[in-house]
Amino acid sequence: MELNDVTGLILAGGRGSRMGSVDKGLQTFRGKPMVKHAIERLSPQVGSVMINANQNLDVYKGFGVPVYPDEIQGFAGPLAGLQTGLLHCRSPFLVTVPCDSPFFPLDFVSEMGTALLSENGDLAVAVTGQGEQEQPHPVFCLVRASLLPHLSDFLQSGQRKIDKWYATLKVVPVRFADENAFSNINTLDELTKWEERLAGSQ
Ligand SMILES: Nc1nc2c(ncn2[C@@H]2O[C@H](COP(=O)(O)OP(=O)(O)OP(=O)(O)O)[C@@H](O)[C@H]2O)c(=O)[nH]1
Repeated sequence: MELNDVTGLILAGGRGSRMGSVDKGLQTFRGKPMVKHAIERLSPQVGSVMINANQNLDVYKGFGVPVYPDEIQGFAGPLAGLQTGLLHCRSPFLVTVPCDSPFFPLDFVSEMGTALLSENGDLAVAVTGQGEQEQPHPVFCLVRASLLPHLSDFLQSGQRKIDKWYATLKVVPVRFADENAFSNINTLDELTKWEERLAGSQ
């Protein structure tokens, strides 16, 4: 899979209610907004990057990449963000990362792409852990852009659950060894803990 075959979508369209009054993607983590961490990690891995956000659009536009709000109003969940990304995607594949996970691997897209193509799947999803500890990370996915009509039909029927949509597809799980690679930061408390932990490890 070539770099230009993949568009990167940063999902920042949630309410972020657990983070409190500050928009989660705009919350400062280790000296810069969380969405900037995502842009910097994702940009070298894809042909172009865009942001999906539903609040503070002008602030998000200041990061220099296109910003698109959900087509479906009313915080319909991450699938609404994925649909928006697919509507604006001009490449055969779209990869998504959430705005609140600043540790995802620098070879994330290439690993996902290799697995998706070798298994000829519809969608690849990141997985960590083994056995009972196995954990999928559904908002870290690589999807064929041709799935847009299928997703729009699913949303049009009133369904919203990401797992239910995945159950209609040939999903390729892609295992990553680092258990923390897809850790996300939902609260100010978690943010402080990660900052302290990382400061202590340097
Ligand atoms: N476009 C879009 N993305 C969403 C929506 N809800 C959640 N997301 C995204 O999906 C990912 C996981 O979201 P969560 O952390 O579960 O939810 P959140 O709304 O961000 O935060 P909480 O309100 O604290 O649960 C994040 O990248 C969110 O930005 C939505 O309604 N629309």
